[in-house]
Amino acid sequence: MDVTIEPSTVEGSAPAPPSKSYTHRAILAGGYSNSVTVANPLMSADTRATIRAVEAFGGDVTHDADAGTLEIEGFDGEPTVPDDVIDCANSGTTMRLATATAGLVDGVTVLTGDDSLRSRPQGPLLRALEQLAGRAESTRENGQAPLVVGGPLMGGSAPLPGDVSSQFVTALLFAGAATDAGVDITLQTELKSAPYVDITLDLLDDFGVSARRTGRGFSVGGRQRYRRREPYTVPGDFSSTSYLLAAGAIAGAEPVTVTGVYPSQQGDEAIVDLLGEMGAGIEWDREAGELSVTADTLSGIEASVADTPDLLPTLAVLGATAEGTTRLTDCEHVRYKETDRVAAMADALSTMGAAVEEREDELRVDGDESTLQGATLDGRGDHRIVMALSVAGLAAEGETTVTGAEHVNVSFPDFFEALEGIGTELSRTE
Ligand SMILES: O=C(O)C1=C[C@@H](OP(=O)(O)O)[C@@H](O)[C@H](O)C1
Ligand SMILES: C=C(OP(=O)(O)O)C(=O)O
Repeated sequence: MDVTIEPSTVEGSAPAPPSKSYTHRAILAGGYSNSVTVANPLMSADTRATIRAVEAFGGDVTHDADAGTLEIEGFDGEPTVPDDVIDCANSGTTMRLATATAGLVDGVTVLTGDDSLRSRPQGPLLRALEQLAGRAESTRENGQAPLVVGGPLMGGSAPLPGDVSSQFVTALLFAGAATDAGVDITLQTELKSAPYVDITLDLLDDFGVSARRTGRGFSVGGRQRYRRREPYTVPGDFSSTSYLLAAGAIAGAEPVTVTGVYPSQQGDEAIVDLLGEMGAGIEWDREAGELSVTADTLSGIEASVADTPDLLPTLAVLGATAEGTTRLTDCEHVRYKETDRVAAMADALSTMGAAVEEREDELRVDGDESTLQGATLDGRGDHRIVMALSVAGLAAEGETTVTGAEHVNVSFPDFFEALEGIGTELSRTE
């Protein structure tokens, strides 16, 4: 599907979709437990991949659409050999979490994914699993999926680089709790995307599993049981919220309010302060879960995306509409996502007429030299590129068409309905 965005003004309110990161983890923790209810789950292509993985390992997941819940009967810490290959589709989180889970199985699991996922790095996780006495191979011996993983893992100590993906840490903490010996992770390089491990620790705690930071990494004790009696409720998603806030900040005729956004461990809450720093009017009623943004003249900022890689596309678009230069630093790991998002944003914004400079670890956008013109842009099969460029289209002169727009189903299936709901004029072409 292609979506064509007309320059529009926006106003009104939209609910935040549920957090993708919390939903993945809640589904997996439900799988590791005996039985749990997850309320307000995100139902998207990526979280369905995690549901498939939990079912492949012997769990059972029922979606009650009327109640808005998932009823999960788990495999209670003892995953069984899957009947078939696990297809993780486009979801990095699913592949990393399922790979470590496969290490607990007394047998062999094969994992694969789509073209994008089969080009993303898995090598450090494979080496860590081997270190913990599992079998872990890339069929092409290039550190990428398809993967062949065998267990059962004993547990023990695993060195891990911190600058490729925090999901390796998350995966080892989840699985480590179900090993005999537990797992101690020693980080060899500084941890990027660190708040995502905070989300993991938060959720593990809510399922009765204790894991902790250590001086040089993280540690989880073995033989722990995942248990939760009351339903687990997923909070609203701040990465998804960032597109709605950016739309309000650059094209708001009146305030745009996002509802259902409460404080949690999501690092992407940083978008609130960053928008304020750029000069947008921003008010967050944390108790009511309501976050309002009012458009104003924006100024460029310097921001590290070390902790917040998923905000890079949103911030790049904001920078292209701001006065002065926006520097987005520490962004090398943003190149290992569904696509190389640093290059993708540099290319697309340049096509629209923005002055962009791409460096290995930094993206610079000179707003003073940028007048966005509508164009036809490749969404690169990447949900966040599609959503960010759609927001850029609001502020461009003339129409902007984004191709492959259906990929929003990965994290924010109702994105275009939300954008229309706040006043965006758009059309869809199949
Ligand atoms: O654990 C998670 O839920 C995620 C971690 C981050 O990835 P990396 O840790 O690979 O940077 C983030 O980009 C991704 O969207 C979701
Ligand atoms: C990178 C992302 O997710 P994942 O790593 O799970 O594919 C994302 O949602 O931006």
